[in-house]
Amino acid sequence: MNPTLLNTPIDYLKGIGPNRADILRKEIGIHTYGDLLNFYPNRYLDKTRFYKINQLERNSSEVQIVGKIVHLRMVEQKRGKRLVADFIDETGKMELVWFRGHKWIRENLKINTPYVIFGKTNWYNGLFSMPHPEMELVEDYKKNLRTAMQPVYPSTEKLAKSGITNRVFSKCMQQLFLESNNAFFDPLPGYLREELHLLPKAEAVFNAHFPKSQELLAKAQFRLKFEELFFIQIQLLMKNLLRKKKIKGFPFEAVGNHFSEFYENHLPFELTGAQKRVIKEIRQDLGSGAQMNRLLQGDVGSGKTIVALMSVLLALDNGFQACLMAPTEILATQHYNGICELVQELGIQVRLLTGSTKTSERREIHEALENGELHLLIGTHALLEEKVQFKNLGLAIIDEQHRFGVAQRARLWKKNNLPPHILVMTATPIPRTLAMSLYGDLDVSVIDELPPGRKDIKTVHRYDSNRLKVFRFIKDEIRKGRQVYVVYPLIQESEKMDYKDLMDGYESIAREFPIPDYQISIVHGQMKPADKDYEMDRFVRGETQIMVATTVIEVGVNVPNASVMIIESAERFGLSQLHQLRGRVGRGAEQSYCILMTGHKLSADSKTRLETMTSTGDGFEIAEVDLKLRGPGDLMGTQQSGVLNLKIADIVKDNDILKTARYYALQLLKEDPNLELEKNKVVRFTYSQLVKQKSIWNYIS
Ligand SMILES: Nc1ncnc2c1ncn2[C@@H]1O[C@H](COP(=O)(O)OP(=O)(O)OP(=O)(O)O)[C@@H](O)[C@H]1O
Repeated sequence: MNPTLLNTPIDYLKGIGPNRADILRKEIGIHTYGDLLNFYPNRYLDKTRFYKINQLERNSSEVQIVGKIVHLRMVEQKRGKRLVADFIDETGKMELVWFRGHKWIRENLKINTPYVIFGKTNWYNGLFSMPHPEMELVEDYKKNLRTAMQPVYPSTEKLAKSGITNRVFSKCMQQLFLESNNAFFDPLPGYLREELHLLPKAEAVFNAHFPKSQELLAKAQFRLKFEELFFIQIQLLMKNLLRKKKIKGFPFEAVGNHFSEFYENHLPFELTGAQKRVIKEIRQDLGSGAQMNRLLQGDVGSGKTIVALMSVLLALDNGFQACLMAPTEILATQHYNGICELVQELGIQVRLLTGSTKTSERREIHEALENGELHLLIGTHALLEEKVQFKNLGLAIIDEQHRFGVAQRARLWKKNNLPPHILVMTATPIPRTLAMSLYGDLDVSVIDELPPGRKDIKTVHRYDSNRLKVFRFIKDEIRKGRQVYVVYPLIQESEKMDYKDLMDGYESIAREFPIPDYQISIVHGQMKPADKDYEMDRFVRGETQIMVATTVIEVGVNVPNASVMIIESAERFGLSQLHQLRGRVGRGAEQSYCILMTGHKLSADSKTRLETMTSTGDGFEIAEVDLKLRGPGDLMGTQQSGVLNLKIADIVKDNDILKTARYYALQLLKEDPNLELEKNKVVRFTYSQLVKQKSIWNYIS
């Protein structure tokens, strides 16, 4: 289909009209013909095969059978009436059942006449039955033309209520094919199509909607998925090339006093090999003259903070300011305290800016920032406010990236005329495949080594019925001088109930661990920031032994003396969250423990999550399982689920196609980095269209 037709608003399509168009736009983001064409079925009814009654299996999906009705009767039960037909073929008998529409069916059904029936079967009272079957007389069936496999489009309640049924979708698609006259613009270069034996675009699109056979469907899907992933890779790689070429950054050439002084005299420990390597990578970036855009991945507790600090020192040595942004007030405060302690003898001005910073202090900070007296500003989202203006921001560090949106990242860039160097730190390991697709434009550094002396965190799963034993264990640990976290889930939708669970839990812990022998802190989202800080502080200083909390402590909290993490209702947490929580212990030299508490009723997914947690401590391995269980959308948080906005490919399932696509995209750009050669002109055209549409571009810059 040519680009103009593809861009035609959906309102113009026969059978749609303004009301339906409105719903399509709002409900599933279909604005144009092209969008609709890219709306693919999520399954197909396979009507290529006919079953005999004796071939039916208890959990088969929809089946198609030829046979006839020999008897029709009404059955009355407490739950209501149903119409039942005995249906036979030469191999056996089954029942057809209707719960509604009896009159019409009785008047129209023909007894002892061959029918083709289609539907899902149930096993009921020793017989197979098919409720509300699709039926067609065999003589009509022979007359009508049909595609063997029928598309089933994803639906929502609103679509169904507005009459945009599967049949409507199918009809609209047919109409689209009619209007396009099967003339489709093919953006893939000919040599790729040949090398990979890809179907031509028109044939692929048609077969993805109306497959003529299973084989053609597979080929069509391969081709379309490949194309989709190929262009995403082209975009990411081009963006990377462009950035390296064009986006100038402040060159940090000097390694000056602050860095050397700190390295030689104030490092509190020997850096691990991985930390040294990563600092070197960052130094190279900062000195290159191009803007750094680096993702620093390191499993929980791997020591990212010191790397961040040393990067800050490089900025300072070159006469620039730096900022560090954390997702929560607790974390920002913790970074602030930790960093102040580390740099206290270096004469560096560091301030903290959060939502609860008083106005007068704010004013002071703004001033000191603008006149350059302030070297490092640590804080939360508050750093993004208009009023926060730097004299010369050279480096922005963002901790725990996926708590921040795209727009927020971009706002940091705008605080200078040249963009500052950006270092994004995350403790949620991102599986390689996903990192490749989401952050193809970021350089990635990985701290893949834990500081020496760390012991594996012993992780066990215990049922609620064993709580008393768990309490005894906690007492033993506290007796040894350790501290304990008890964490409760917090899920937005049921905040009230969660709050009640937390309070009930707190009370039972308070009964079991009474004052004055024990002191307990409690932290949850409904507390005032000052109260939270106070409670947190008591725990950090070791005045309380038990911290009862919701997931507010999930990221970054660093209390090395805490050695036990109890996670209540552990089945309600996602894997990466469990791993993050577990990472709050095992940060000192002591043996640490993580106890996952649950009831006896567990879903298959919950069991997998618990088993994964008890069997491995490797964040990357856990992230892979998580990705498989939840899909990339959930893993990255809703904000990013739409990032790639994939129409047909699935990053998890189509991993192999992704690799192939990346390989060919790389090959192409190696040979022709600007896509200038004649044979790559179409790729260039499509690429620039995509950039115009700002699909992934939007997110990255
Ligand atoms: N090379 C090292 N040797 C010994 N201890 C270290 C080393 N690097 C960091 N640490 C200590 O390990 C602990 C964890 O470090 P840090 O808080 O930087 O981890 P992190 O990577 O930020 O983890 P998280 O994402 O969980 O917050 C801190 O107590 C820190 O002082």
